[in-house]
Amino acid sequence: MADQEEEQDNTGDQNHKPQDLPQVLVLKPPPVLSVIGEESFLSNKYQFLKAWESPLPLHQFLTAHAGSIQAILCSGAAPVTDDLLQLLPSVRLVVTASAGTNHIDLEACHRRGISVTNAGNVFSDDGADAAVGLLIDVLRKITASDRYVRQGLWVSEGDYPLGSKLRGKRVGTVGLGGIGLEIAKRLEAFGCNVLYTSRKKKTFLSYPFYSYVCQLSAHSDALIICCALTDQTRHMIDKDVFSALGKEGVIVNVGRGAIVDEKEMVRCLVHGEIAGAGLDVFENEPDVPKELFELDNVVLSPHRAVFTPESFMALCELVVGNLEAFFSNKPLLSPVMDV
Ligand SMILES: O=CC(=O)O
Repeated sequence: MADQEEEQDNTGDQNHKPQDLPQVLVLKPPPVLSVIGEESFLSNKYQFLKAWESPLPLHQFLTAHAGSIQAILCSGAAPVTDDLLQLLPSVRLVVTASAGTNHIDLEACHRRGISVTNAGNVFSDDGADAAVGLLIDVLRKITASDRYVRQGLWVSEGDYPLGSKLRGKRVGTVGLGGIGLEIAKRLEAFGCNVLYTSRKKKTFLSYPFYSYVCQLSAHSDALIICCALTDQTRHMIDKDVFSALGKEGVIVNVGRGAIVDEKEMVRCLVHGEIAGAGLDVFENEPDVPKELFELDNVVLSPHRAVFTPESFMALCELVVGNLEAFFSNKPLLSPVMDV
């Protein structure tokens, strides 16, 4: 108990005793914390219980606060499982500081009457910029030719091989949510032909729609993965999709690593069965298949596509806005599930 008292003394504002404030569990610090800083991110209207700072083993920490935790603030760093929720019967809201929700057992939340919010559209611009940036980098060999110049090879080996033109490329987006729509806008401006697959055809859009990712792949010069990781999309980008994309095809992934059969992708890249890849996400982050390090037609980035100080500021406001809405019985700002 002494540990709990100490934690409570460090939180809350001057007007409320910390123990009177709604309790929000934070399992692990979300990436936004290291950029924005705890003081700005964690509003003093709530008592944030920072599990990682407690000397207690997690199970004991959760049991100690079981009856009072009403909301969980999480990110991909710590999964919200059915077992965890079982320990916390008062939880009615899970707020994730991420666009993806694959670390949350949504079915369990639904069954237990728990609402879920995510990053909504705050990451759409940056995610789209990064996706298009990766595509241009792979096609025009930007980072590969940067290495060439830095290593002095321009002098010793002569001119670097030419890249390929973006204008006129047929780019298939796998998913057309917030990030996908922004990618499509940017690609249109670059003179590309946008096509897509998603769970449903978007009747308000004129981009060609394909129900099956293999069909999309067969009609695309490049595929950009920007959908959610779910049981349906896990390893959806498989051998058949790569073979439909073909030797000249490029893949960009800003969604989740596990949407792609990574072993198969590496095999296709190593054997020249596809032309290149721009990858921000991997199946077992931060481990990246070593074979990719040797390939000049592959551009790697450490899961940073959607993160900028600006998107983190917007995220900060959204997280606090969702908590405020929830605790004052108003509609949630970015619901994934509102029960
Ligand atoms: O990958 C980042 C996110 O899901 O927010």
